Amino acid sequence: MSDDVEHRETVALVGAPNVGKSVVFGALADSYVDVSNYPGTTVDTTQGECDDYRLTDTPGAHGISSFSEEERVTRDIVLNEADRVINVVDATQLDRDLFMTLQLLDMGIPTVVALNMMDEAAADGIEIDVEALEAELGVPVVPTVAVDGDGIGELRDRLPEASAPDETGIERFFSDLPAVEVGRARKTLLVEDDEPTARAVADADDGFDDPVGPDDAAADDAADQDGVAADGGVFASGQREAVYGNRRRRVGDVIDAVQHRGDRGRPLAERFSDLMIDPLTGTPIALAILGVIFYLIGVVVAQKVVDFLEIVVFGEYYNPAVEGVVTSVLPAANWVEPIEFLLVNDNLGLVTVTVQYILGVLLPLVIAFYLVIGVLEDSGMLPRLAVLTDRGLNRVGLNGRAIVPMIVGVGCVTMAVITTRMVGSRRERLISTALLGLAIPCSAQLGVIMGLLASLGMGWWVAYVGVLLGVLGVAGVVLDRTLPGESEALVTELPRMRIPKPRNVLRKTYNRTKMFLREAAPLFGVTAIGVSALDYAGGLDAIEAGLEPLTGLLGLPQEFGQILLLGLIRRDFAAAGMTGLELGPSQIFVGLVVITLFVPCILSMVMILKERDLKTGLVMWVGSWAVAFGVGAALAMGFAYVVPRVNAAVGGVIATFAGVIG
Ligand SMILES: Nc1nc2c(ncn2[C@@H]2O[C@H](COP(=O)(O)OP(=O)(O)OP(=O)(O)O)[C@@H](O)[C@H]2O)c(=O)[nH]1
Ligand SMILES: [Mg+2]
Repeated sequence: MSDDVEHRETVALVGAPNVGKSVVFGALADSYVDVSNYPGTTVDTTQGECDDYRLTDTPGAHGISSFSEEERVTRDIVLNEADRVINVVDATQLDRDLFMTLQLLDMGIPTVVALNMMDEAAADGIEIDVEALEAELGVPVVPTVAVDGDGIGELRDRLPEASAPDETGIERFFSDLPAVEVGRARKTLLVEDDEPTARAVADADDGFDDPVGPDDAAADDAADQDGVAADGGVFASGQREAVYGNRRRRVGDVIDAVQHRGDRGRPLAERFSDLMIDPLTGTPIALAILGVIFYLIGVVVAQKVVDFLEIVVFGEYYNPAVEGVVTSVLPAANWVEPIEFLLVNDNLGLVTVTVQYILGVLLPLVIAFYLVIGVLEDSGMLPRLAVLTDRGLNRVGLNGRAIVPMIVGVGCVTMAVITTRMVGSRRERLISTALLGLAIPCSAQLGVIMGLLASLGMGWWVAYVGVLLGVLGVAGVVLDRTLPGESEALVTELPRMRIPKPRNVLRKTYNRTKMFLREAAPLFGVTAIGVSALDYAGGLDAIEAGLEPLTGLLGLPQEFGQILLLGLIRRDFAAAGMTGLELGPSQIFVGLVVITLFVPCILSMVMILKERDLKTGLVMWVGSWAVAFGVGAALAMGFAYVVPRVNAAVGGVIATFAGVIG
């Protein structure tokens, strides 16, 4: 890095959650970070470059005081890293957002205000006199519609003008402060009773380097960890309420001076939002949405698109062509044989079947999911689905946000494990991961399963869904009772309903798909090589024989061992394998339940290990063997002993009845 770059000033984007900071960041720095229509999309900082500045995107925060983890991150950046800030403000929420603006100005942080969402303000009938606002605040204010790029040029041009007024009225509170050598930023936080700042002041005998500098960060951190001041006396001004009250009044005054609200009535989107979170109307809407998703992903993509790719593109063209090339390029020698087997065997050849599974099966499903999820995220429907399902899921130890991984899981458990990131606490992530791994079939598998059960009759399908829901419920309750802690209530600010921007949805999908391929493809390749090697050495047959006792327990033939083996790799392989076996209806039923409850596929396992930890992964893996065979054996016994007796009894009753009336 050149000196030039080293000494660049840092500009931090700060503001409330979901106001468009990341969109502004993307427009200014010309690099993409995740943008979604719910608060808390950004959980970490991202750096970029804009002209001569280093730009930092931060998680949303309602202020600079350290009330939550996100606010702590933002506070540290504002205090220790940023030379100036762009304060992104939602023009429709001035009463909420200007509080932080005034706080920044009280702290003396050089600021430019980006007055974002001007389009929505206009739609709501809100008029803002931007010049008057600029005069009131004493810093540049730039109206923007970040998603359309409006105002971004001006924002960039006015960055050098970032400033803070010399006096804001906070100064009169400073007179009560003890004699400490700190800058205005920390003085402001001190009179607001910001604990980490107070502790750091108490800790630092010789006060602070002034103004704010990187050294202070270390001092702050040390203080944060200690939790107690070295000399025991932490400064408390007791003036927080006074300072906040004062600031709130000023927010009110500013708004009175600059904003005019026309009367527009309730917008359509808001009325729809009300319908969605009311259980009575929301449930059918949610079911309809889930139905559409299921149709799009389970039927259109999983069956039509994937079938076409597998049967035509790979079956007729790609695989034969590649096999031809490999066999003609490799010399005919003994030592070549295993290599050729690894590359092109029908089971999991590295350059044939493996490529087919990644590009022909997984890729289309993954893209379809990301598109659907992107639309759900950007429209604001996701958090509403969450609120709606909050109650039911609370009973199994999850909050409503867990619905998202569950929905995603019916498509692909591997993907869903990633989305558990949004499920709140560690405990909830653990439970939802466990339930996903245990009893949520993925759509590729579900397609095959539905086909098999459909040939047996509707009753079997209902029974299958019933068994899975039963297992989910029992497992959820057991996990909820045994894991320490309690589920958090769902606290989420409902974002506004918005029409998703196709560009953002596509961009997000593209980024996520790229990440998926980068992570999954190499793993799949390695797995394929391992399995093929085992196959070549004859290990597959031996394993099948070893599994005999288990398959017997289920009342299934020895060939089911091979299905289990396939299931270790991917559950849909197992489902497909079932179609090749000669089985009776109850055997098919038991087999399908077992492979659904069986261990998560290898990719899911890798993801679980990556997202959780080794212990969780092992417990889940071993646990699913137990649950799958426990439930399977119980069902098999039921079919062998209970069903015939019930049938006989019912038959007897009917015969008696017939005899009586006859
Ligand atoms: N109509 C409209 N929507 C916008 C505008 N700017 C951003 N959005 C939308 O607002 C939502 C939130 O944008 P983000 O950039 O993710 O917001 P953020 O401030 O980074 O949010 P967090 O990271 O959660 O704090 C997205 O759905 C954007 O498409 C705007 O000017 N007009
Ligand atoms: Mg963001």
